[in-house]
Amino acid sequence: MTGVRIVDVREQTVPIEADMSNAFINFSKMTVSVLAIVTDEVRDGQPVVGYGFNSNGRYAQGGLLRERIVPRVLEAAPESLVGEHGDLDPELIWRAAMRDEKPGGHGDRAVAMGILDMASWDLAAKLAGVPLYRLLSDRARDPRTPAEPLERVWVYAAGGYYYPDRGIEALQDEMRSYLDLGYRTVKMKIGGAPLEQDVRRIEAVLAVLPEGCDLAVDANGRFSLEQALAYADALSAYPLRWYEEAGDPLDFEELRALAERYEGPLATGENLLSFPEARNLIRYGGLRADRDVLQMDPALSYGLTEFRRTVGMLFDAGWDPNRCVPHGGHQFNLSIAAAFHLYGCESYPGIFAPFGGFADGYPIEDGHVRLPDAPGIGLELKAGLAPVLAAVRG
Ligand SMILES: O=C([O-])CC(=O)C(=O)O
Ligand SMILES: [Mg+2]
Repeated sequence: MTGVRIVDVREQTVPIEADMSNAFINFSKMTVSVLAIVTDEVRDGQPVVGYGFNSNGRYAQGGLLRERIVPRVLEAAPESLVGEHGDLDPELIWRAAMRDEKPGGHGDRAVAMGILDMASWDLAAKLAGVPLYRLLSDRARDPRTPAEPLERVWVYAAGGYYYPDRGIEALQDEMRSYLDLGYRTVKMKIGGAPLEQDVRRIEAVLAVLPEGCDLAVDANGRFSLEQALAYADALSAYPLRWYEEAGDPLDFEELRALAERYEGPLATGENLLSFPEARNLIRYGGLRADRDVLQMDPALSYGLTEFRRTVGMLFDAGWDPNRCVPHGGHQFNLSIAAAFHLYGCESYPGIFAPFGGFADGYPIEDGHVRLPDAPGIGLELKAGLAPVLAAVRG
């Protein structure tokens, strides 16, 4: 049995603000929690540390982490966190952190747990000396998933936000810049402007996309059923990759009615923060296993430890996890996509820095990205992120 122990868990709130809006929120005051699990294991003269953070869109979770989640981990008997592989086990850390928490009421707690869980898996992979996608393939994969991780993962460029002083030409330039980076699918926001204006924005973007490239649109849960259907009718005229989050994320009746009317692919799930919510989506949302896209984001919804259960549920329900393209745009979800053979992973080129994006030196090629073979998630391979992590570690 290893003698590795957790000696400290530190966290900090870091801004990722930008004066841009989707149909629902403005990001001027957006924050992220960054967390470091520090161990007494020393390699190359440095303690082994696992890092985690939440995806954009939900705020930093310092209060929950400091008051409930981190103290439970630090109070747990060290041997109670050591699993069958003889190392600190993310599943056991997760259970210690969730002690005395009732079911339901997911919300921000799911985000706080996602942060801790990302750090636990980064740590576990570093202690095992392998990249996270390899550790997940070996230890966390559903038996129905192929044994070898994907060598490259499909990624798409999410942007097209509403900015105070940007018009349609700037939107076109933004989308062209994503194509220049190697992306083949781009995404833009809708629902923050009247329908006719959004239709003009969509047509402008389609006009700059060459053959073989496509466009998804995202309403961020803004629409009533009536609005969702009006957009559905207008969007049907275009060959869109998908129509995302038309209505409230938990309004499965609205989603079901939309799926009956709109034939193209629908996408949703980024604001489902737990396994039971994802299961309700599959049970009641009327989604179609042959075309719709599931975007549950492990980093916002109790981590990979919970997402594994969601993947098992999808298989049981007759869905292929290949329908999943997690929200979030970072290396944690990219590793999960590679190990679990998900269809792909979101990406936010140039925004939500330095958390968004993949390892430096791994360009997007024909809409796909390869993963580094450094131990852990590979977060230290981003020059912009490394100093932020070091500051949290102290
Ligand atoms: O604008 C946001 O909150 C992010 C989002 O919906 C996405 O990436 O799909
Ligand atoms: Mg979205």
